[in-house]
Amino acid sequence: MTAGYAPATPERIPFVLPAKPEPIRLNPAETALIIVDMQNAYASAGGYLDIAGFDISEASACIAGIATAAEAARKAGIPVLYFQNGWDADYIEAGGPGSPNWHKSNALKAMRKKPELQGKLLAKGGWDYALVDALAPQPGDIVVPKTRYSGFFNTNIDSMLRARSVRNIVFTGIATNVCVESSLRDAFHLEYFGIVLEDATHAAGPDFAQKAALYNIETFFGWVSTVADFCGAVGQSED
Ligand SMILES: C/C(=C/NC(N)=O)C(=O)O
Repeated sequence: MTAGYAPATPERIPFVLPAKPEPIRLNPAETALIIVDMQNAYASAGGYLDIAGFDISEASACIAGIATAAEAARKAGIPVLYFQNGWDADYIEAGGPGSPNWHKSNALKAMRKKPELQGKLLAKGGWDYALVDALAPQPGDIVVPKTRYSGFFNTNIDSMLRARSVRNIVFTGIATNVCVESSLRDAFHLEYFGIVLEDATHAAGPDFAQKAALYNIETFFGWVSTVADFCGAVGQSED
């Protein structure tokens, strides 16, 4: 008798992740870690957020937290995916005046205000668009480009995750209140369980923006945990 076809979800020991509002039990074989937009634009001095006047002083702590969480995930065989936000060098993908993105994107607004920045902010191929050196993707990691705040809009992320039997997504990255929250909300509506590691995120805006995003996530859309708790819990599942 032939073995026949069986969908491949490897047997793995689940782990319990301490989280707010309550701990959540995760099967590592059904979990992925997503690093949202850790590009020079969002995390480096001289990048878009910095130029646009947002405080990025916490970005280096966020980078360190993400590096630690990603290493623990890779060690546990949890896929690591990156979102990378931006547009072609001519900004066709950004949309013109018929797109709300053209009106709301602070990067596009900054370039309209200071034409010398044109072609520099979030343009594919440029320094601002590049992922920060400290979080360079490792072999096996997946990079998903995106053109709007949510990584689930007009990208292949859902297929990438479903092909790997992923049901739970651990989110990290910048900005908590924009692309992280937008992606986590869309993931929620696609029936993924979303968790954010608060100390591996940073908001664009005042401290209340970080607090509000975490409140929304913890209360309505998912769970909030920390890098140390993720690393400790994921260690429980290692064979
Ligand atoms: C403000 C902003 C946030 N992006 C993000 N990655 O959360 C933007 O892209 O303009």
